[in-house]
Amino acid sequence: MQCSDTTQSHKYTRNLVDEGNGKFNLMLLCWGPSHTSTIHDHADAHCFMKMLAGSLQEVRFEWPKGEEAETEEGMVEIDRNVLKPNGVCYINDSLGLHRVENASHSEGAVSLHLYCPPFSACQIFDERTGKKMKCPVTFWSKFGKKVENGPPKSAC
Ligand SMILES: N[C@@H](CS(=O)O)C(=O)O
Ligand SMILES: [Fe+2]
Repeated sequence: MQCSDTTQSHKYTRNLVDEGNGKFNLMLLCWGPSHTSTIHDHADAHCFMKMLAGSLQEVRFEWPKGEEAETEEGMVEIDRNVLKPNGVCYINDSLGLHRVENASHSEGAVSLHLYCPPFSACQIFDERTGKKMKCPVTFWSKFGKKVENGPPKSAC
């Protein structure tokens, strides 16, 4: 498992819209067909999400048990929700972990995310083993301008 790969063609983009004077991050996530996030936490932040276009599936998981947290059984799924346009969703670390998927092979999707407080790294988890890794989260664009020279897309 690694934070990012070199092509990242399977990854959604994170586009920062507002920094809320340092109190929150508001961003648009753009998902291509079949794009999916890796199972991740939300760095002790509140995460509010609203679908603006297309449809996404959210799959929730329990935190892996124990300090080492490597299991032979793999991570335990606890819930599954389909988000349609205007649908909303909330998660924080006490509610578990999640992965978000664009199940469509032909349609893109756009979701609006509010994170409070803002965070610049989160943990990602291997579904088979529960092994976790801290990864930076990055932006494809900020305030309508593409971020140059940075990693092209997010890790999570
Ligand atoms: N929390 C993820 C998006 S999602 O899959 O919920 C992120 O900020 O990149
Ligand atoms: Fe998330």
